[in-house]
Amino acid sequence: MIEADRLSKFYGIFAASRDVSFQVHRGEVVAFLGPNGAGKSTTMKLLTGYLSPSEGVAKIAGHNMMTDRLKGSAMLGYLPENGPLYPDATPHSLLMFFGEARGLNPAQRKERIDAVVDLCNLHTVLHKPISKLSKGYKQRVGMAQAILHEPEVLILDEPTSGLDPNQIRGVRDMIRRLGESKTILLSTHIFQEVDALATRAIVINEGRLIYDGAIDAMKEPGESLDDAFYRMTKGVNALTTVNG
Ligand SMILES: Nc1ncnc2c1ncn2[C@@H]1O[C@H](COP(=O)(O)OP(=O)(O)OP(=O)(O)O)[C@@H](O)[C@H]1O
Repeated sequence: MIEADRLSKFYGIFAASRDVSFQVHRGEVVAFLGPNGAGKSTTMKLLTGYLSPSEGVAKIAGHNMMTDRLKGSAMLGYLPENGPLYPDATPHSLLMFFGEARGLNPAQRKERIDAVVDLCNLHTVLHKPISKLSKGYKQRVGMAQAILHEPEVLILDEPTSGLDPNQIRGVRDMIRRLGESKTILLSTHIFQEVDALATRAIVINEGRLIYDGAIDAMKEPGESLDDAFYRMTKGVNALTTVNG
């Protein structure tokens, strides 16, 4: 359902993503891991067609996201890294806009907006500008927009980043429920979440894919997921102490 085929994105001579290939099959929930700046968001944007690759092909449900983006997008919900992209809109106007853009008729639009407002608990903020909402509510609006058209495939870029513990629990429960019927690729830095939601991990480091497999198989005997990640990414971006 999600296919990265030798994807690369160059900014000048810098490669944010290099030769990344993987597939996520129907019904899988896969964690996308990597240190800050590893290329997770870039790869996700390439997969959604939001960025064009320098090399390679991204496909959603078999549709090339450069040449057949409309068909692929109809099957896809995307939560961008920093929540919804239209800060001046209200959640209600944003959902109306996306409902229309997704081709829902007025009756379907009302039914789906009511459903996602319930699911994401947006009743109290529906008519406030998104720019004025707390980070947690912004993320929930982003989730509502991503699932509005009941897509088969979800790409969620750090869906719980910046949320308080109760909000994290809420979003995690939502992802778990969605994962029962959808195909999901989600990036996160929270390992507890990886264990709770996914069975497979894809790890990227300095733009390159370095692991694709079962989460348990990442760990050597006696290692935690934390330890395994540190070993695999060589502690890239780890803070050094004053004494070295
Ligand atoms: N438009 C751009 N121009 C130049 N470099 C860019 C651009 N966008 C991203 N990069 C660089 O590409 C690299 C990968 O960035 P990306 O946002 O994909 O990382 P990430 O894995 O999502 O990081 P994080 O965990 O911090 O969100 C970074 O070094 C970033 O500075």
